[in-house]
Amino acid sequence: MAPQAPTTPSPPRPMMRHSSAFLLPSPPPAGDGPATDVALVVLNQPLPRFAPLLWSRAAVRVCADGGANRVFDGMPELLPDQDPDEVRARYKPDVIKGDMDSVRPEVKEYYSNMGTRIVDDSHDQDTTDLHKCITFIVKNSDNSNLCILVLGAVGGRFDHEMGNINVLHMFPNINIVLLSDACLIFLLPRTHAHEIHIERSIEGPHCGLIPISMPSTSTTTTGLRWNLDNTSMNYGGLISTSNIVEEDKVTVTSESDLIWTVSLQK
Ligand SMILES: Nc1ncnc2c1ncn2[C@@H]1O[C@H](COP(=O)(O)OP(=O)(O)OP(=O)(O)O)[C@@H](O)[C@H]1O
Ligand SMILES: Cc1ncc(C[n+]2csc(CCO)c2C)c(N)n1
Repeated sequence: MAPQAPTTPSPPRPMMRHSSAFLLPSPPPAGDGPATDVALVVLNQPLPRFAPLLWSRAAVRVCADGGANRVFDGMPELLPDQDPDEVRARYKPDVIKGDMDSVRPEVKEYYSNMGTRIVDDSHDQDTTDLHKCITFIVKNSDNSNLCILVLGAVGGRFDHEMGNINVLHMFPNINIVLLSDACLIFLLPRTHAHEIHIERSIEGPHCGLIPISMPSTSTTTTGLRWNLDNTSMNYGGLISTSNIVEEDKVTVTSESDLIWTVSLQK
């Protein structure tokens, strides 16, 4: 048999660390690293129960079109012991942006009178309101330590859900986390090795690793019940759903971009 050409080992990839500590009732004190700038995007879906907590942690709050109705109606519902008018006045979005076909006129006027910036993008019918909001946040940030949390991204219409996941692939270098009451979702770009710190008091045990954008010829993991060892994944073959987190730290390296999802506890 002819000798095989030696395969060139792929260069070591830089490590990207992920943590969901932003969901902890009192997050651990910031370490030595630079502080994270949290931006919140509220979509047109029922507000997750932790919306008030994340609102208080965000430096900028943007409503995607009808997301403003959800803040207007939903924050008082999530805080039933407080006066609804006071709650509404306290949770004022910085920006409402989108094609403005879903925000109710009285909601737009209420926030506009309070100083919220209203950005009408109705001329653009080719990008989703979430895409428009992420573009806005990215343009107005230095992006060095930006984390964008998106509320209400799954649990609704499947076309919207796929559009929301597509936005992760459009901004692979921006840390964007899609959230619902049931799970969180983020992209693991193939350019990095990934270390995912599991906050076991709030997340897991169910998780998934999904090659949505293209098949993955090789993925390797640690910390899961069913780890992958240079395993290929594709639709029509194996994708990793209903997996279980076994350790406080999960590591993933892959030849393709993957979606990571983990359940959130009720
Ligand atoms: N049912 C849903 N499931 C998941 N995400 C949603 C859903 N509805 C809206 N969104 C998200 O919220 C954003 C704003 O929603 P909104 O209803 O204002 O959008 P829209 O463009 O008017 O939608 P439509 O396709 O119904 O015209 C959307 O861009 C999408 O990201
Ligand atoms: C091929 C194609 N499919 C769907 C749309 C419609 N669309 C996509 S994003 C958007 C804005 C939603 O606020 C709308 C209407 C399009 N333009 N092109």
